[in-house]
Amino acid sequence: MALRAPLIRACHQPSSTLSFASPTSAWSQHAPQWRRGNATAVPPVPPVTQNATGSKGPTAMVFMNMGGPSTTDEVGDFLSRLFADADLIPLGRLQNYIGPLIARRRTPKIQKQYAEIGGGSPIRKWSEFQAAEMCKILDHTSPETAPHKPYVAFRYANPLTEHMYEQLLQDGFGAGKGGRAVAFTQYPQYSCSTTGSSLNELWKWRNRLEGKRATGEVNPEGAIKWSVIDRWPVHPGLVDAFAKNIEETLATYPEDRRDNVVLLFSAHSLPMSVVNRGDPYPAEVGATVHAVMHRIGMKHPYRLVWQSQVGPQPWLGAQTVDTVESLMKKGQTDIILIPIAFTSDHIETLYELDKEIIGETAEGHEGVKRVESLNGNPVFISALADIAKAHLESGSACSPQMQLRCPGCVSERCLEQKKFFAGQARHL
Ligand SMILES: C=CC1=C(C)c2cc3[nH]c(cc4nc(cc5[nH]c(cc1n2)c(C)c5CCC(=O)O)C(CCC(=O)O)=C4C)c(C)c3C=C
Ligand code: FES
Ligand SMILES: [Fe+2]
Repeated sequence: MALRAPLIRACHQPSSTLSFASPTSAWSQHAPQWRRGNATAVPPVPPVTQNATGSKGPTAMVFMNMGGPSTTDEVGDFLSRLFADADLIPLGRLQNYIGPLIARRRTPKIQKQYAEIGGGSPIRKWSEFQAAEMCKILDHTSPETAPHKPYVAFRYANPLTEHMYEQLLQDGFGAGKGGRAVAFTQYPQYSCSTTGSSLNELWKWRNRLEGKRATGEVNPEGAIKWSVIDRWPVHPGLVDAFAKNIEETLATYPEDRRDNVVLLFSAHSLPMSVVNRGDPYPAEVGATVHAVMHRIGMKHPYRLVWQSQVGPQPWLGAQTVDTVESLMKKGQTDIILIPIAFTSDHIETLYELDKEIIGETAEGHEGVKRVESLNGNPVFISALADIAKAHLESGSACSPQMQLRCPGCVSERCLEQKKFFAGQARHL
């Protein structure tokens, strides 16, 4: 069956030239509502000249994510990097041998999937849009740290972490007194396989590219001062953005069916070995789900289920596709799928949920639907700006939670990375 959902929905779409609607209007329309309860007045936007340098500016805002291949030709390189990542898929001493083999074997299958969702992942376009829009809002709300300069650092696709770092240095960060950069994970819930891996990579390139300064041998004052926004699973703006999307989808059902719609929150699964190591992700995803349900009044039956497991080892369940099948067998065919652990569209939403589950498993059942991903949603982008502003004001280098390793962690990389980022507090 043909792909059901449009690949990029029209409403909050970035243009190819990155010329955007005024961030001021996005901010004043959407940002304050979840912080001000039901008040209707729009708070004044501080009258600052955009890009004026505040006493603590400029500030680099670095959006970290896994990335995805923008074209089918990039799938091979994307998978090679992914299977080379021992923080995601530990293959021991054979990593450099087995990793490329598995990547090569999977490439044709995954290329086909990307071809079917329009030829590539939209994540780069969305990440660049979200970062740029958030920085425009921050220039107004946090003039002291302005101007805020948007950067994107992907783990497995362009722009890679090392390219972002080179760009930072070219742009003058790391000169003079070093300057300030914030690593802002775009995974709302922390997993060592996602945010942890991106931070390990950032720490590695920091040591390589800032060389002797980074180790303190030469002018350590001149090194970039880093801090990390490492998780934001229950931020009220994030919760509100999800809740509004669910309410919009609920409104598409006839009134007499609406209360009985089952809400299925779907997140990328984890291998049980990672769960049992003590990874914080399952609990944090659960926290997001609970907060969203609370926000929409706990009026619907719901479950948190898990998708996209790869390979033969045991993964956290129940699986999304099995749950949809089981519900449909019991006669429940009004189901809303809510991707809850990723903020932009990607292969798991556009291929696995839209094509495989809604288009094939639930073919002919118009009551099985998916909520829109957050993508360019202004409520979401205002939430990002609010999270960043609170972080910049806090003076903390990372959350206290990030400093604690998983009970089962044996990774030297995690140990050193956490020591480094937590230690940055003394510079802020
Ligand atoms: C919160 C999101 C994600 C978690 C947690 C996560 C863990 C995780 N993933 C793998 C293995 C693979 N993931 C792959 C693709 C992929 N993963 C996520 C998100 C999370 N992964 C996304 C959004 C994507 C798709 C990217 C896009 O569409 O742009 C792949 C590659 C695809 C494939 O070969 O099937 C693999 C492999 C593991 C092992 C893991 C936890 C340890
Ligand atoms: S694996 Fe979680 S801290 Fe190292
Ligand atoms: Fe994954």
